Amino acid sequence: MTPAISVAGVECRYRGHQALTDVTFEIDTPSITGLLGRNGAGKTTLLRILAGQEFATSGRVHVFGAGPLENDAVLRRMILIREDQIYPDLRVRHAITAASLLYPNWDTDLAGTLLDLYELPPNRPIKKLSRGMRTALGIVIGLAARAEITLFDEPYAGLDAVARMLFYDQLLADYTAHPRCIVLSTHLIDEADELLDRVLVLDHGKLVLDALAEDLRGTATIVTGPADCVERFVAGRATLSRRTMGTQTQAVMVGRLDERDREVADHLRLRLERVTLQQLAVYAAGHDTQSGLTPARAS
Ligand SMILES: Nc1ncnc2c1ncn2[C@@H]1O[C@H](COP(=O)(O)OP(=O)(O)OP(=O)(O)O)[C@@H](O)[C@H]1O
Repeated sequence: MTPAISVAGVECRYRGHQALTDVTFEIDTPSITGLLGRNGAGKTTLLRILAGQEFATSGRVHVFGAGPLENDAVLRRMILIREDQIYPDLRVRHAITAASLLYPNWDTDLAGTLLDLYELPPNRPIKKLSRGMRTALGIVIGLAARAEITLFDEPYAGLDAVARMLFYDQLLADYTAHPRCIVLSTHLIDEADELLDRVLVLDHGKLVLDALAEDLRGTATIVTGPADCVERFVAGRATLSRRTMGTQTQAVMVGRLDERDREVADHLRLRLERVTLQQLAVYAAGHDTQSGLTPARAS
């Protein structure tokens, strides 16, 4: 089957600055993929290239088996919602009508429900919306378009915690009813953790982690306790970091724990805590070569 997104050896250079280097991955529908990475890692650049809004300097980008650049047949099947989305001088309802004409899977009922949920006044000019309301309008359009490939580039600007939770709930509910290929670039990894099937981490333009979220959860553990006991426990295993505070040491250890490990930890009076996806992404960005953390590519 042709993958929804196929990226091979993609590079993007801006006047001497290398924004993406040899990025290769594929995404099959349906899935919710988290695109993670620090500021300037290349997330927006990659999403813009996928959406046909930016040229790759080299490499191959296929969306539904074809190049997205100026390809209407492909572009109608995908939507990119950006944090800094710019709208023409329109009222809310005009933007909704324009989007409904553009996207073949548009769900008018969902758009209406979301407009009510986010309390967006249909007659208000978009330029008079608050920052959070403008963001919410992007979310309404991004979800109601129900595009086969839906790309959200940090769609959170100005959204309060309640509105963000609403977004996660609506995204998951609509995805469950209408599975499709969703890519969500985010810094708020822990908030989105439960949503994600797949994780891509960019660091300085390189893809340093490409894995199924399920495989990552539980693959690293924070071990805390007396320094000598921690050292005994982690001996011979890969560790990502170690910190000592007084008599206590905290080590981040890679690898799954079995029942026997837990008994030993208990015996040594060590505290074991799961490393969150957010922490793993940070470690992956800083330790891509030496940690042994970078798992095989998800397929
Ligand atoms: N049009 C451009 N001209 C020159 N450099 C650019 C351009 N667009 C992006 N860059 C550079 O490419 C790099 C990647 O930028 P990009 O916006 O893709 O990062 P990002 O991961 O989305 O960052 P953030 O999380 O801060 O939004 C940055 O160093 C940025 O300054």
